[in-house]
Amino acid sequence: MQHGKTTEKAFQLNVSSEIGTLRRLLIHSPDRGLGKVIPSKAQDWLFEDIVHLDTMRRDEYDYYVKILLYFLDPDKVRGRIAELGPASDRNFFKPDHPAYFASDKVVDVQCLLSDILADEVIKTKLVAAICGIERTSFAAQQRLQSYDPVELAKILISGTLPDDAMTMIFAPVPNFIFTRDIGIVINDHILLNKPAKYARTREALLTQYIFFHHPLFAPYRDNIIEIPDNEHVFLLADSEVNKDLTRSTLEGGDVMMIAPRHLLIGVSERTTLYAAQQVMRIVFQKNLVDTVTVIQIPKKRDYMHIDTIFTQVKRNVWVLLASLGRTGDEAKKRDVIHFFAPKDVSEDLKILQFIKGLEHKPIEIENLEDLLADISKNDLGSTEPVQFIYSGNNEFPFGAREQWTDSCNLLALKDGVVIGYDRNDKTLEAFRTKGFDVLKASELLERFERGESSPETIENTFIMLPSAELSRARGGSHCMSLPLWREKL
Ligand SMILES: NC(=O)NCCC[C@H](N)C(=O)O
Repeated sequence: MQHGKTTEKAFQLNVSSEIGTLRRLLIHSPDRGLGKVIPSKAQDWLFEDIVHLDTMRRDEYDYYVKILLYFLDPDKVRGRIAELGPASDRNFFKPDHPAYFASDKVVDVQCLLSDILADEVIKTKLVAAICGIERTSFAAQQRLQSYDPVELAKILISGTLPDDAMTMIFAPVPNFIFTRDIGIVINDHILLNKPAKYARTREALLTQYIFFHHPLFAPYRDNIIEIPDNEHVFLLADSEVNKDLTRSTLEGGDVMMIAPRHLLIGVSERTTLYAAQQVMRIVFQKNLVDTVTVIQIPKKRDYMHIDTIFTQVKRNVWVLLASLGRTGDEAKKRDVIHFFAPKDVSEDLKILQFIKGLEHKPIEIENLEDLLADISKNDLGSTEPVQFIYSGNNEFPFGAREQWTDSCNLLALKDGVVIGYDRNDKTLEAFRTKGFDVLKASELLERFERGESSPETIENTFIMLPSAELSRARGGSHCMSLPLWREKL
């Protein structure tokens, strides 16, 4: 029997901002594959360290799930918070357990995967495709075919068999917890990812199968956007390939549906200029937006995607890394060495805005703050002054330190209510200074339980998620979410 089988009824798919009240999203709870990351492979697998899986789950990610459920599907958790604490058996949080919360608002990709694997044809095709990219033996492929859909979903994600030896049949995909990067909803369309890094290839394949085969997405099958590679590149020697201009790689952290008719695309370590151009062509052709703004950021591990350097908090409030903005790092500017040292041009951020029909006349925008202020005022109709909160309160060296641990990577649950990591003290201080309540996730859940606050009434709040283990994986709460439906602003 399948547990946590997601309802077969098709559901609404629509995202037209980063801050409209969140109604449905895709997540993936840390699976057993994360516990298999070893020091020598951590960097290849895009982790910064090995993680302690049980702590990551009980003390950190489970709080993320409880907060999401309280906001999106409260009947699942209201009145049960005390029994769902870190000391519980965690069955409520295990997608393959009969006691799983099985929400159709907070949806784990693992459940969707096990649903589609119940179809023998899909199962055979997907197992063969994965065994192809993972170069497994024919015998291993046959063996995989024999597992039931729920177990097979776990194996395909974690790479580990459920035998006594917990045999690894192929590498894990530990970054699958960062569902943001597998796809992005653009109004009622979904743009699929083309990962830049080999470690994330299997995620893209699993996602492709889920979106094309799961009945929930059946009404949107014609709305799935995939971007092709440039065919000429197949004929060029590697030495002749300028990857940025010819290769299509794109990860969801670089795409933000920032306003109903405005899409932001980052060009970064992970997303190429060529991919950005392809997406722009397609979204204009399909009339999904009127404006595409391309933001080129330094190709650096620290920044990875644009959502690691800024996210939106409220219609008129943004959090960002000052060293890539107009304000710059004040402390650094006062330092005499930095003042006279040659400028590092790679640190430059470039912004070009394209308007549908006038693509040949892009507008250059000088800095990030100008772009974000323009979005607040002109796209989102904010009448309040636009405010910027800087990583590390823009104090040297905390801006860079806290950006590294995702101070700028926040998920808005509604306009002005965000969830992010608890470890970025200076950034949190800056939030307090701007008038935000800064609360631990556990404390907020207790307040909800006591009826002192509610997801409907709460305003201007930063919800702190414990993050000692999660931050070693180098992604924050924005990365750990793929919004499928947000209310229109
Ligand atoms: N949108 C994001 O910035 N996602 C974070 C991805 C972290 C993951 N370890 C990676 O390097 O791909």
